[in-house]
Formats: sequence, structure tokens, C-alpha cells
Amino acid sequence: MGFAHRGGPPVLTDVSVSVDAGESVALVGESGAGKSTLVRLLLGLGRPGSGRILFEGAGLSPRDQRFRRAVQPVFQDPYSSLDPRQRVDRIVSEPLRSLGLLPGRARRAEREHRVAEALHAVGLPGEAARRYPHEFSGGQRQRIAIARAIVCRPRILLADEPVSALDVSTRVRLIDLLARLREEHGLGMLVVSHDLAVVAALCRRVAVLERGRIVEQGDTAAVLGSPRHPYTRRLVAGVPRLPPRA
Ligand SMILES: Nc1ncnc2c1ncn2[C@@H]1O[C@H](COP(=O)(O)OP(=O)(O)OP(=O)(O)O)[C@@H](O)[C@H]1O
Repeated sequence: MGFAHRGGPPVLTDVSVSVDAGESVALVGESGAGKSTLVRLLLGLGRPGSGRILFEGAGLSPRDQRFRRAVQPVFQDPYSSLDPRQRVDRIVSEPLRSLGLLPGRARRAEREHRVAEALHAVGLPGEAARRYPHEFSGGQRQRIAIARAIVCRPRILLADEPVSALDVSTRVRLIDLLARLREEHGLGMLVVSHDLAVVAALCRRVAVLERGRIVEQGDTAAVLGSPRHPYTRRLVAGVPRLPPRA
């Protein structure tokens, strides 16, 4: 697909990425490469200038109800992505309401059941439902955001820098959680990250975006282990390393 802002230069050119069930694919590239733009298009926050978004082989608009249920976002910042005035119960159940997935009768029981199921899946206790976001740590808040993303039992998560706001040990635990959800629920994931360590830990495939074009795509170990494109080599070489110990 391709995309440009009105009157502006192309931001995405001939970009093609696919994600299978149970597969996580990373999208890497420097700041301004177009990663967030691609995620926004996949969420229906803008239309591609050319090309199409296919879901299970069909050209579904991201605004289509089936697409919105199947493809859920997780954003970077667990501090700003959760409404501080709402209890976790309400935050996590929001997609069920906005997608009209709660039946008329037994609405409350169903909501409580689905919220408890989602909290359990992300490793939070059921009583978290009654509390507010500020009562949780950054890592726990990101778990709440993930619970909100999976409550409608989606097929694909779009995770834009899902762990970059967290400290390293919390990051590792969150990566483990995402890997487990992928395996247990067969969730597909498109993970935007500038952190190649996160990419290597979580994603079997990687697509490298440079100024709106995919310059290299393939098995993560192969692409990061022996990058072929000069841009990928620069990205790999740019990973900061600790100086050797004396
Ligand atoms: N509203 C806008 N109007 C015009 N140009 C824009 C707009 N938003 C983004 N751009 C441009 O589109 C390009 C891609 O931006 P995008 O945010 O998708 O990059 P990114 O890879 O996600 O970067 P980062 O890692 O910093 O988030 C950049 O050149 C940016 O300047």
C-alpha cells in the first residue's frame, strides 16, 4: 500500500506486510520511517492512497465491525492510554461496549466474566477490576492495556512500541506475556519497535522500513544476524553495547 499526507511527499510506498495466526512480525526502522503511519492506517485512522488491507483474504475496511473486533491495538504508554477516572473494570470492558458485544440480558454477568477472563490471562488478580489505573505499576498498567485489547478475543494485536516505556526487567516479563498469549490463543501480532532486542525475543519475522519502503524482510535471526541491506546493517550496528569490562 502507499500513503501520503495531503500535498506532502509519500510516507509509505509499496509497503506489503502479512501476519498469520499465531505469528509475530516486527516492523523496525528509524524515527520517521513510517511505522506509526502504517499502524494508524491499519486502525482505520486514515485511508491508504493506494493498495488494500486484507483480512482473511477479504478486502475489509478497518472500520468494518468484523475487522475492529479482530484487530486490536496496544499502545506504548500505559500512563496516558488508560483513563485515570475509570475503574479497570470499565476500561477493560470498553471494546465490548463499543463493539456491541454484550447481550441485552445477562449483560452485567457477561461483562464481569469477560473482564475476569482477560485479567486472568494477563496475570492480574480479579480484584484489580475494582481499582483505578494509578494504583498499579507501569508494567501492571500495560497488562491492563493488554487485557483491554484481548477482551473481545481478537485475532491480531497491533502493538506500537508495547514495552519501550518500561524498565528492563518489566519489559522481559511483558515480552513473556505477549509470547504466551500468542501461543495459547494463536494471536497474530504486528509489533512496532525500535528495540532490536525486543524484536529478537518476540518476533519470528521482521520487516525493515526505510523512508516508507520495506528494504528487507524475512526470518528475524537471518535478517538481524546477517543483514543484507546497508540500512539494516546500520540499524544493527546502531544498537548500543555496553563497553567491555576491564
Ligand atoms: N500529520 C502529518 N502531516 C504531514 N506529515 C506527517 C504527519 N505525521 C507524520 N508525518 C510524516 O510522516 C513520516 C512518517 O512518520 P511516522 O510517525 O509514521 O514515523 P515512525 O516510523 O513511526 O517514527 P517514530 O519511530 O518516531 O514514531 C515522517 O516523515 C513524518 O514527518
